[in-house]
This record gives sequence, structure tokens and C-alpha cells, in this order.
Amino acid sequence: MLLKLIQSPNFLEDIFSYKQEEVELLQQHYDLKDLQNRVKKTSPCHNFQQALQQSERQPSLIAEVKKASPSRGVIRSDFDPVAIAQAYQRAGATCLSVLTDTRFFRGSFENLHRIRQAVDLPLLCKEFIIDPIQVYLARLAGADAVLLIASMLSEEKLGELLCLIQELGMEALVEVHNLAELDLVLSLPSLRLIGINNRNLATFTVNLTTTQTLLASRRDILQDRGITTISESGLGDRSQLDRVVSWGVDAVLVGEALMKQADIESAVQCLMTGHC
Ligand SMILES: O=P(O)(O)OC[C@@H](O)[C@@H](O)c1c[nH]c2ccccc12
Repeated sequence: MLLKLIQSPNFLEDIFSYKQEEVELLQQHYDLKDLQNRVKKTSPCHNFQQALQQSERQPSLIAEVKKASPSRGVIRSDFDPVAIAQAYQRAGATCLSVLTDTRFFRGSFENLHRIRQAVDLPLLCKEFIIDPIQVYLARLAGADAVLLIASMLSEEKLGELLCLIQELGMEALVEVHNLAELDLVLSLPSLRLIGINNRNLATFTVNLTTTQTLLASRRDILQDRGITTISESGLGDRSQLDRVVSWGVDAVLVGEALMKQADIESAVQCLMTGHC
């Protein structure tokens, strides 16, 4: 199955239609009113953006809990999500990103929920969000922020989901890959966090200069509006972090380079300090 996905020229379309089916099942399984009532009783979120802005690390680190991916297959077979999250916390990660998609990344909302009980860091729910029901489930599982991928959503849907996420006290990390997407998301007035994905989700090729080009094109407006910028994917050593910092990013999102290492804590130290 993984092979088929890698060869598919339309990975995002595959994901989108799969998520539509998944959302239909969720709608049959859960009562939206009940989810809304349960959300009202949850404790307040951690402030994801503030944590990224106030971190002493430069850049601040969103460390990802990721067992597998469509482009790499299984990245870590010895996968204990809670132990990994605790190791990230001990190593000084600023925030965590937790994959909840099961089909393509072998994650789960259950993992997010268990990690919420075990660590005190702000958590990003890494999901392909296309419908409000997923946002409620993310909040109930303990997410403080939720990913929205610009290329998967219409402008209208993006605005609607962003509003809902903020209404529920969470942040949206809105992910872009090119200038047209960046300009589109900049038209959303309440946007606070932008992720620039160095990986093209149609071809899986990674190019760090995606971050450089997009930041250089819209640096002033991003700064004026106090938007936090995050460089995502393909980052694996201190010299790469230095490059993206020199281009103006506030934070990095790193998964594979950390998940591949047996000792997670020393992998974070090595990445952040360059002393390996
Ligand atoms: O493992 P990497 O190359 O360090 O990448 C992490 C993260 O950026 C990547 O998992 C990611 C970025 N955007 C996504 C959207 C969906 C799923 C996964 C992702």
C-alpha cells in the first residue's frame, strides 16, 4: 500500500478523499452537540504561539512524534509515543507535534491523548483537517494547536476552520508551500502561525530554499503582523537550523531526523547545539 502511495502523483487528492470517508464515519459515530458540550468542560489550552516566541532556543523547536510516513515507510519500529514525548520534554523541546492520522502515518488521537496526560508542553495535532468534527476531537484529545494545510482547503473552508480553532481556544498552524498559498493565507485577518513546508506534498521532494524564498518575499508583512514563522520538514543538523534562522524563521518542526535516532534526548541536544 505504501508503495502505491509513493507512486501516486496525487497524494493530496488520495488523502483528501480518504479523509472525507473518515469524516463521514466520525459523523456517524459521534454526536456533534455532545462533542461541543464536552469541549466546554475541558481545561484551558497551553499557549502554543507564546511558547514559541518566548523560548530561549533559537530557533524554538517543535519536535514531532511520528512513527511512519508515506515517503519513508516505518521510521521508528520501537515506537512508544509517551516515552518519546517525555524524552523530548526532558531534552528541552519547546512544543510537540503529534501525528494523529492512522492510515498514512500510523498515528492516532489515542496517542495524542496519552501524551497530553504525560507531558506539560503545548501540543500540535498533526492531522489532515477538512471538517469541524476533527477540530473538536483534537481539542478533546488535548491539542493546543491544529494543523491546517492550505493546499487541501478552499479559502472559505480555511477561514471557517481557523475561526473555529481559535474560538475553542487553540491556535491554527497554517501550512503553505508556495507564494500563491502564502498570499492566500495572509488574507486571513486572525492568522498567527505560518508553517512553510519544505516538502512538496505532491512529489515528496524537499528543498530548504522554499523557506528562504517565501520569507524573503513577504518578510515585512509577516513581521508587521507579528506572525510566527515555522520552517517544516527535511531539517536534520545545526547548520541547517542556522540557515533557516538567518532567513528569519522563529521555529522549526523536526520529525524524522530525531525519530531515526535510538537516543531521543541526545538526538535533540545534537540537533540544537551541534555537539554530537
Ligand atoms: O520528518 P521531517 O522531514 O522532519 O518533517 C516533519 C514535518 O514537517 C512533516 O511531518 C510534515 C509537515 N507537514 C505535514 C503535513 C502532514 C503530515 C506531515 C507533515
